[in-house]
Amino acid sequence: MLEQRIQQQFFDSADAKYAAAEVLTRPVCDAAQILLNCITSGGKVLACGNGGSAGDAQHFAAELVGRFERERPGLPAISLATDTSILTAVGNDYGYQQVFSKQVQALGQPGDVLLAISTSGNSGNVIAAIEAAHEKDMAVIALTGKGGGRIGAMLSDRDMHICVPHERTARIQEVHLLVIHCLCDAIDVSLLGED
Ligand SMILES: O=C(CO)[C@@H](O)[C@H](O)[C@H](O)[C@H](O)COP(=O)(O)O
Ligand SMILES: [Zn+2]
Repeated sequence: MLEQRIQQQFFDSADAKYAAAEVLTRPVCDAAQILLNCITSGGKVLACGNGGSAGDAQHFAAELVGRFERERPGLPAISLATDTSILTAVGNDYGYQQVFSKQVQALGQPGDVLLAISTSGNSGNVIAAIEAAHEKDMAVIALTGKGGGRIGAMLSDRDMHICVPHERTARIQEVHLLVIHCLCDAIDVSLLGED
């Protein structure tokens, strides 16, 4: 019984990825181009999200600063979900809503990119970070699901929306991680050539 349930989750995850491949290939390709333009022009990537998406933001920054699958110089990316002193100080003094936007205001420069990750598209602190990025003249790449929520409605023409066509947080997160790896691979292929 439990084995069957577990096997079904593997199948559901694979199905979610097949469905996403149908609609997300083009937006992921466009998002990779935004990241490349940013990095090759001297910009940096700021990444944020809550819970599992905080882990994704950190995971993405580690693959850019360290490496993905091939050797290359480190690339500039910062997870805004990682510094517990900043998160607790800003959360305590200003409110949880501002834990990411304060960092975007402090670190963001025109030409930088914000990678905003929210499975519901409705997390208030991610929304505030996007508003701060727009004020800084930064493009936004939003990874969402469940129709995109409020984030989907607030993106501008220069932003990129990668909305996983699924309603379940876990499945959306699994596709988000695949998207992050696709972005890392596209950056490496563009900078280093085919392997
Ligand atoms: O990882 C999970 C659930 O799989 C949770 O930690 C989840 O990320 C948290 O509930 C988040 O607060 C959800 O936020 P969001 O994806 O809706 O922006
Ligand atoms: Zn999770």
